[in-house]
Amino acid sequence: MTVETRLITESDYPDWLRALSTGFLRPPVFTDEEIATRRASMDLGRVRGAFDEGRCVATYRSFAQQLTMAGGARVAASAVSNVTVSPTHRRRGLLSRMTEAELADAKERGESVSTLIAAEYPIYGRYGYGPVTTTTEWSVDVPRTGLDPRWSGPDDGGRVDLVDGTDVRKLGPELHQRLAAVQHGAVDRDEHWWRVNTGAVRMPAFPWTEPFYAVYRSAAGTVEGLLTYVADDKWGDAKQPLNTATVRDMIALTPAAERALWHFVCSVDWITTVRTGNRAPDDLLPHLLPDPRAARVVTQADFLWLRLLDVRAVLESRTYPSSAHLVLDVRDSSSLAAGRFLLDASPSGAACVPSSQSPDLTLDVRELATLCLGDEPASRLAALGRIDEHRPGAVALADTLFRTGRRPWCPDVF
Ligand SMILES: CC(=O)SCCNC(=O)CCNC(=O)[C@H](O)C(C)(C)COP(=O)(O)OP(=O)(O)OC[C@H]1O[C@@H](n2cnc3c(N)ncnc32)[C@H](O)[C@@H]1OP(=O)(O)O
Repeated sequence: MTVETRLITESDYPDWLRALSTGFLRPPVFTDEEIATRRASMDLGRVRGAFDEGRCVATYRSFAQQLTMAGGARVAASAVSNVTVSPTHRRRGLLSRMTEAELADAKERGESVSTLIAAEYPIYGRYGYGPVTTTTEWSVDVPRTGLDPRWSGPDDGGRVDLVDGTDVRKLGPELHQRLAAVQHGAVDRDEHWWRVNTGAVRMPAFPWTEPFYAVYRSAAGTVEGLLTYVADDKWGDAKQPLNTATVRDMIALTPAAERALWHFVCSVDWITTVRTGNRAPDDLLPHLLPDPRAARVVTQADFLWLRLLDVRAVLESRTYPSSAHLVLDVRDSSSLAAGRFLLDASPSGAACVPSSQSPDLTLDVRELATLCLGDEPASRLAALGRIDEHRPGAVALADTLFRTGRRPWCPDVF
């Protein structure tokens, strides 16, 4: 009997949830309350499954998302998540079938891109996704930082205050929206995210530890930063504190907020190590410490992946540092986004139209995704043999056009 892949129905949902947990190696049992809570945040019109003799053996879902491009404009994205195939049904093409159906639907819905956070690097390139942001985590050896152990708050007239989850649900969404308006690579957070991540919604599958929340207010009284961290309870044999603070989330809208919140978490008594969690690779952190080497990179990896569905809409949605023309021949084995495009770029925006002119560059849609957020120079992709240059100087021009000053960053896992 063949395995059927399709959108799920209401009655499939508990079995779909069981299959999801199985694929992610989590205990596949749920209370009725948890099933209801999780169901409430899902649009079943975008939830797929594969069924073998009526039993769910694969899961896949998408939801509407906004992705920030360089310059601050946002493009409509279809965010893909909850992708699993049960170990009994792996490598029979179920992921490929669900991905092809979802990408066609996303294009039909008018979404310009598809986004995801890849569990493993080799999975998604074959479907036209390219990595577009980098995640960096540092481990800070606090005694080595050289920070003044007598630090007692910011010296810029601002202040740091501890708040609770209720406060965070009030002030967090606006802070994140202000960050996402200027940080290319950022995606939006919905109300459900804030409820789950402040403990207002709890699920037995994800045991909750109440974190500490600290906000930074500028001298003018404006909230410019929010730090969420947890601490362990570890002491050395010589009765010295060896506690680690692990940052769950940090939104800093200004360098002053970033400085104050990093200095704050490094100043908390008993904390000797700070794990930063997912940060931008050009986060200011190391250089806010007298000894930047006290911040050691422990993770540096690809994070957000992007699949272009509408090349024109994406290239027109960002700004460019200078004015120039480039003819791009875009290859796409699925033909969802293939074509030749004339990009007329400028600092205030761009026009991108289909073209029959001879191309300056030929590249796969995967490479164009990587290029268009600005984290990777065209010259590096060309050196890897992933971009073909037909007009001398075109790769150097693409370097100039696509690179951004600060690097793209996606603060959110989804
Ligand atoms: C956005 C997210 O949710 S990321 C989370 C992804 N999920 C997981 O990692 C959970 C554990 N893994 C799984 O559930 C499954 O192995 C999946 C979903 C990754 C793959 O599902 P499958 O149905 O086995 O994939 P499918 O059979 O369609 O494979 C298509 C191709 O990708 C390849 N492929 C699939 N998974 C992997 C992998 N993890 N590493 C390398 N290649 C892979 C297959 O070999 C196949 O290649 P081919 O076309 O050259 O033969």
